[in-house]
Formats: sequence, structure tokens, C-alpha cells
Amino acid sequence: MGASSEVRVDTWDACVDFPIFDAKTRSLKKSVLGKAGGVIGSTESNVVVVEALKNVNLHLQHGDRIGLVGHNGAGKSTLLRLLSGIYEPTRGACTIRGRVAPVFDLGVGMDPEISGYENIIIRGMFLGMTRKEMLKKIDDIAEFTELGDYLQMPLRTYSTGMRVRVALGVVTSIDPEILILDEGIGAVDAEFMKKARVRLQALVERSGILVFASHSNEFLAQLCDRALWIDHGEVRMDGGIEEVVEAYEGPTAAAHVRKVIASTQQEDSGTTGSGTGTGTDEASA
Ligand SMILES: Nc1ncnc2c1ncn2[C@@H]1O[C@H](COP(=O)(O)OP(=O)(O)OP(=O)(O)O)[C@@H](O)[C@H]1O
Repeated sequence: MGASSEVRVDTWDACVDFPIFDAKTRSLKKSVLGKAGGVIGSTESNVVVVEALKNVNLHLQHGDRIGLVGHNGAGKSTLLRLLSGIYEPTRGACTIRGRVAPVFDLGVGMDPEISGYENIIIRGMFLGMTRKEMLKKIDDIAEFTELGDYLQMPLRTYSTGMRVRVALGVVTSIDPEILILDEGIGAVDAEFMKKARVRLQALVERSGILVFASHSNEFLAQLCDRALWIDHGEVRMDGGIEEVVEAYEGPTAAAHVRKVIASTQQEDSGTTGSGTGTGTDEASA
């Protein structure tokens, strides 16, 4: 653990452009900026580019738990990929120090033809664990999924929620230094999510840095303590979850966040059942 204080992610004026070679500039209306999506521009040689991220300056260190909010196409997933080292900045710089576990699509790295058990091992290895480490964890993961004998069946026989259970079991058992989570964890039933949340919180505590993009304020409030509002590829606001959600979505959403934070803190301190509206509303769209 000695190296954990050195876990860092930094970006300096980082930009990510996607050139779109088969789009014609003249067929695009000039400078019509919709609410959703990145800024569409063009290079000197008239190639259309989507400016997915523009001049992002972030300095993340051990203990940071950052939530990303923003409209569809604002640049959240692109930023997660940049912070994971999957994308290089087109301009500017990005440096990552630490072992990254990128969890974008919970299904990535899973094979439909092999069993749930085998998928657990493979998925863990995909996230940087060794086979031996995964074998030690497998009983615990199997118990967590509550899938019983199904774990011996090929993954293709599972429902979406069952697959998410397997994926969440693996993800919450690993020990990354930098955890990059994209949403997609909403497909399980409320009861299971409650159980998963406890493990996710523990994981976040073990991880050096968490960056989590989600459209669910519920999850953001439970897992993060700081938020970035990404808007048309730029960081529009950086602050506490409640403050950022208020600016992005308004006072009702912020009030909900406040309630979730309060009840999560109450659960964490073990003071159960003082009559407050029975915990959080687990289900969120
Ligand atoms: N591979 C790609 N090729 C071209 N354009 C892309 C690519 N990936 C993303 N974009 C564009 O970059 C912009 C940012 O997309 P991104 O997926 O980062 O948004 P997001 O905030 O994660 O959106 P959502 O909430 O809908 O998942 C969008 O305008 C999108 O069209």
C-alpha cells in the first residue's frame, strides 16, 4: 500500500477530437449547438471533427471520488476513457499513475459460451487480477451473486440482470488503485442493488481514486463526494455533489441528493432505524 499516496491522474488542457471522415462539412448546418452531443467542427483540410473534450484540467489524487454529470454526448464516457489511458489526448496532456480498472460495460470481457464460474475468473483477469487471486475470491463472489447452480451454466442462458450480478460480483472483489466506473449497473433488482452498494462502497474505500459517470443522482450521492458537470466537452462546474446537481438539475434534485447523503451517512454510522423514511429509494432510472 506504500505507493498509494502516489496514485494520481492529471490532465493539462486535454482535448479529444474524433475525426469523422465520412461526414460532409457542407451538409452540416453551421454552428447549431444542440443540448446533447459534443461540438462539431472541422479541420483546415475540411474534415469534420467532434470535439468530445476541450481543455480539461483535472488533478486527481488518492481519496478522490468524483462523479460526472452531464447531458447525453457531453463527453463523460470520453473523459473516462481518457483517464483510463484508453484514449490519448489529441492536444494537451494526460498522465496516469496507478493501476487502473476501467469498468465501462459490465459485459465486456465476458464469454457467452462458458460458465458463470469461468467468466468470473476471466473477467477478473481482464481487470488485472491473476488467476490464482481470482480462485481465492470465487466462493465469496459466487455467494454474493446468489446464482447457485446457474454458475455452472453457460452465460448465454442468463438474463441481463443475472449477468450484471456476475459482473458486479467480480468488479467489487478486485483491488484497483484507480477505479473508473461507467453506469450500466442499474439493471439489477432493487434488493440486489442494496447489497451491491455496500460492496461498491467498500471497493471505493480501498481504491485510491474513483471516477464514476452516471445519470443516477442516487448512485452518485452514495459513492462520490465531488462532482464535475461536463457540458459540450468542457468542465462547466466542479464542486460538491449537491451543489453541482443543483446547478445542473435544480433544487428538487439537489434536495433528493441531500436526503440520500444523509441516509447513507446514517447507515454508515450504524444508527439504523431512527424512523427516517426507511433508507433510500433504491430504484432509479
Ligand atoms: N468513437 C467516436 N467517434 C465519433 N464520435 C464520438 C465517438 N465517441 C464519442 N463521440 C462523440 O463525442 C461526444 C461525447 O460522447 P460521450 O460518449 O463521451 O458522451 P457521454 O457524456 O458519455 O454521453 P451519454 O450520457 O449519452 O453516455 C458525442 O458528441 C459523441 O457523438
